[in-house]
Amino acid sequence: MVYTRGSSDDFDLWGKVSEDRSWSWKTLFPYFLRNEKLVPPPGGRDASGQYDPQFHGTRGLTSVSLPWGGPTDFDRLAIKNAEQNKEIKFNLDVNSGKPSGLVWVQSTIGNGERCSAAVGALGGKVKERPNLTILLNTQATRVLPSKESRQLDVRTVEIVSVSSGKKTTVTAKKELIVSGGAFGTPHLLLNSGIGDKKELENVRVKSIHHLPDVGKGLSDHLAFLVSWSANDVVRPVDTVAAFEEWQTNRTGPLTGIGIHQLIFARIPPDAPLFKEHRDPAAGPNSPHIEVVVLSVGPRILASVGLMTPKSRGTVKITSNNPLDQPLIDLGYLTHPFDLLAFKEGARIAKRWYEGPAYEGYITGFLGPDPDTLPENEFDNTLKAGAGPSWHPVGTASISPKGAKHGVLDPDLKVKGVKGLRVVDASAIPYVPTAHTQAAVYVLAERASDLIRASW
Ligand SMILES: Cc1cc2nc3c(=O)[nH]c(=O)nc-3n(C[C@H](O)[C@H](O)[C@H](O)COP(=O)(O)OP(=O)(O)OC[C@H]3O[C@@H](n4cnc5c(N)ncnc54)[C@H](O)[C@@H]3O)c2cc1C
Repeated sequence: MVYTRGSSDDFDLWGKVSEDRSWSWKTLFPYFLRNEKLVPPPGGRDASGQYDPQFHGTRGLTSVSLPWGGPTDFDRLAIKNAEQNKEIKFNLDVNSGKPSGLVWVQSTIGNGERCSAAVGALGGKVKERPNLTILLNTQATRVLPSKESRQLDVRTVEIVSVSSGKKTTVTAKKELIVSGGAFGTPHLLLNSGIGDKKELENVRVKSIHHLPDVGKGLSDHLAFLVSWSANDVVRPVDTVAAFEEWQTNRTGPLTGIGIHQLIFARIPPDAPLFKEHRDPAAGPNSPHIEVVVLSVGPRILASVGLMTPKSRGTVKITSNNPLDQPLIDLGYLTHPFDLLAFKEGARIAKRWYEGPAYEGYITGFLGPDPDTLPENEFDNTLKAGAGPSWHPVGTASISPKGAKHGVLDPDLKVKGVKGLRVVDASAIPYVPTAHTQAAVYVLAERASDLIRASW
């Protein structure tokens, strides 16, 4: 998966939102290094000039590498275009805290295979640890308060075997750490009676702790495609040969996601939308827009993603059966800023491909074009074609210690509850201007130190 951390401002914002400056790019940077294991691209090609080693760790759990192939002719065109471009320059490393520019893609791939958390953190001998039990096909249905304690103390989890339906409880000596993700964590808390009291009563769940923001503030990235016709041919991958190559050497086109370069860009400060709307970017280092740089033969496809959405969604429950699915409203495009920003994103992509390096290569813009289509038509095309980037965060957000809003104190403990902590994307208050796995890894790395210190 694409490995991008986001901007230094994104992480400084966590500190501002939680009034705890120990959440900052400066404090978190060593944790990025601690988590990362930068490895050569599959096949071992020399990737120097495509990243900056000073921003990378080499001994962590998560393997990160540059693409197997490249630079291709198309990659070189982009580099040349950036040399002549005033708006978008070549940026040696997307993960320096200043991601804007044309960058080489880094991915969580090691030895030609995906390095997920299941591989990096739980692979090898970790699973053999005597103090680790992994229950498969098991759903945590509720967290339960202790009957003895006068203060709300939650250290017991109720779990159900998905196959047999057998229910049991497990009680932690120190604390429960919930990591169900931006959908699973609020789902579990709400099923347990931790959420908005009235909303819980409406679905006949007994409230044990009124915490109105559980499941609120969902923030995700959305993207849509713009395309160009190009003076090029399709170069189909021989998938049989590619599979054989991967099986034999763990190299070849199947080792990657097929994208070599990305653009991260800011909407110009004089764009008309900023007359109506406050700039949501966390600071000058945070790009508003991501553009995927991809040629598929006679077409150039640019997935244009809005990195700084203002729209918010929710995660709710509709019954008191914890095995029912949560009701997720992603809230996409509900804030008028987002549609306007997407138009600016399409314009950024248009300006990029109007650059001199693409002369003779690009033969036409296929749209959708915000400058020629009637406004409604552009909006409708975008709404029909846009898709999620799968980066949800914010449904159990951190906030200042003792604040009535938010769900977690800055130490990731559930507000007003003893024994219960959340470590996952739901804690992140605003979606970073990046793909989100690195932000989740860095949150988890720091959380491990917070937990160790408090135990
Ligand atoms: C299709 C897809 C593609 C993505 N691509 C990228 C990418 O290229 N780069 C990138 O940076 N990010 C990518 N992301 C985003 C990234 O995967 C997430 O940001 C990250 O995994 C979030 O981590 P998390 O720990 O918060 O949640 P998750 O990784 O979702 O982990 C939560 C886990 O808890 C389990 N769970 C939830 N509720 C319960 C329960 N009640 N009982 C038991 N288990 C439960 C879930 O099954 C899940 O395994 C992608 C996401 C998706 C879905």
